[in-house]
Amino acid sequence: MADSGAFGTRLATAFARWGQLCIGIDPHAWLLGEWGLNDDAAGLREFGLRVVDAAHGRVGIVKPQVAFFERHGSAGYAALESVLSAARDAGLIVIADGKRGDVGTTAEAYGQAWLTPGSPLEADAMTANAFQGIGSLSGPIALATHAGKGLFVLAATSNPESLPLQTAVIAPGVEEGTPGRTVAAGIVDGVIGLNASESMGTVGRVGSFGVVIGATVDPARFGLPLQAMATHPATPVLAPGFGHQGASFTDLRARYGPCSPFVVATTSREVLAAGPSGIERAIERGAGELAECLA
Ligand SMILES: O=c1ccn([C@@H]2O[C@H](COP(=O)(O)O)[C@@H](O)[C@H]2O)c(=O)[nH]1
Repeated sequence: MADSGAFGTRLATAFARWGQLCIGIDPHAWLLGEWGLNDDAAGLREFGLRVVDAAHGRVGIVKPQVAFFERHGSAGYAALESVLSAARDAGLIVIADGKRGDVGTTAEAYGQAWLTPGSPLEADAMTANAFQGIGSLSGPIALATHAGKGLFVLAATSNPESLPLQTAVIAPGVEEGTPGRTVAAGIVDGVIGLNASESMGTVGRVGSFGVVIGATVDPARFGLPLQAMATHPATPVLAPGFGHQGASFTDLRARYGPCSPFVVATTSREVLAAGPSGIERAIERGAGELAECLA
């Protein structure tokens, strides 16, 4: 294992040291403009490195959004590589948000790209899409287990369009013994199972496999098993939607209930809009407000 320990263990350590705030690195074109940077690869790199600098010593986790770098092709990817490596060198936990998924062998290649130690795009965890079935992610899951990395699988996403598809009920008879589960709950149950089997080899309070549950959604509406998720080893939750999408830290406990201590509360535009001169203060303010809400 290249990093020290399983991803879930490192996540728990980051929570204890820095709290649960995660800063999204989302270089929207308009934000680059507001930061006085060009919308090109050099601008992306500069923006990303400045956010990493501001996050360092204030939070423990960052989440670069791959799409904004991808807009600039290979030069954008080179910028992303610099940002990923600077963040990891700074000791930050890096969650690459690319929402990858495909048939098994291709999904495995995604895992090789983002989770292999020494890969140019190495992160600590990646986001993954289980639309092709959670079993299609077995390649990245195996790689993550081997390398001490993590995976966050989309379950109940923060966008309003998610509701009809993710709350759809899996037809009885399709899954033996589990009638009536929503798609979101089926994914969450699958990820709980991964953590249960990982825990046979590791001792940790937090599992290395997590789910994405947006801070804007009502977990009850999606039929999510929050209590089971909070059971040892807990299934961590990547929770986007705070700030610009309307969710507030003050609602976190009510929303996530027993899973609240295992939530990675992520925010991008709300903090990034403070600009290069205000971002450090904005991160400190966000981290402080979140800590108060979780105290
Ligand atoms: O359900 C999801 C999954 C991922 N995201 C990503 O998180 C950030 C949110 O940015 P904000 O500026 O804080 O709204 C962005 O990268 C999304 O792609 C999400 O919003 N919802």
